[in-house]
Amino acid sequence: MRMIELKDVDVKIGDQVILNNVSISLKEKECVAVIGENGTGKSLFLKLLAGVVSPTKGQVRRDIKKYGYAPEIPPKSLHFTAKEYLTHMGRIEGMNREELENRLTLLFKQFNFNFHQDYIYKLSKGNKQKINLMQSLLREPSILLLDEPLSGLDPHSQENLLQYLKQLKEKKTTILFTCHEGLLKENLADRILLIENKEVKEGEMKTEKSYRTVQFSGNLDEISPLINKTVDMQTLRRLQDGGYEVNVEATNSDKLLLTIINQGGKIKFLSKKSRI
Ligand SMILES: Nc1ncnc2c1ncn2[C@@H]1O[C@H](COP(=O)(O)OP(=O)(O)OP(=O)(O)O)[C@@H](O)[C@H]1O
Repeated sequence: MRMIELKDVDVKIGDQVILNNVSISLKEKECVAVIGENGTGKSLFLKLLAGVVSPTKGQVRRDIKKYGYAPEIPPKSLHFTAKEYLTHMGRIEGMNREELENRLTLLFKQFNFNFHQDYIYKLSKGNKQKINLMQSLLREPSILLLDEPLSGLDPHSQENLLQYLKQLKEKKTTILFTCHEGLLKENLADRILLIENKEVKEGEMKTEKSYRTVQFSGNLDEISPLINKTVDMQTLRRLQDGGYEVNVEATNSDKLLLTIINQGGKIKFLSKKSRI
């Protein structure tokens, strides 16, 4: 199901066109990394999807009940405590007191956040970012728009967020994020949108291949015709003990092992996955 559809959309700031003729759609359950150099319009694109800015041309069609949006710059100098702020945001979203209490207890635990009675302006950058993220998750959104969500978070909190987003992805939340670090792009995204020259284009998913080394013994004449479909035979080398060693793409290693065993060979060594 399509959740958001943009058709021939332009966004201008003043008289400057920042995004030009954008036509894309986002489907349910997609996890999308928005990439591009500084100043290309990633934040603006997220604001457009969140409805925070309007297109100057074209159409935006939305079929979403619950949005979550965490902007790039978290709340800065608010004279609210973290809990007051989040309660206020939840009320604006139409949540009742009990719902909010339960949700906040869960989110504070999830984000390992112990500063709910502290004034936001006194908090560190990372803790402000946690408030920003919790705000976007208040209503269990069906689409989550996160602008640089790792910014300010320590490595442990970054990993914690990654694992939480993976859980949300499994629960079918559509997630769209910008992120200069590779952590989320490499571990979460199944689609990439590249912003370049004012256009939003489909980007390439880089899937780095991983390999395993297999050492085996057996009759090579019988085994090799069968294994050369799964491995690059040029990597095959003879070992001093009379056995053989070959490198295989990790996704094909089970097939190779089975072939060797079925042909009466013996597996002597199997390496862990590595990128060679
Ligand atoms: N309020 C504003 N007034 C004027 N220009 C703006 C404003 N907000 C954004 N822009 C311009 O719009 C362009 C896109 O900005 P945006 O923040 O979306 O880029 P970005 O790709 O998110 O950059 P970064 O990777 O540095 O966060 C930039 O050239 C920026 O200067």
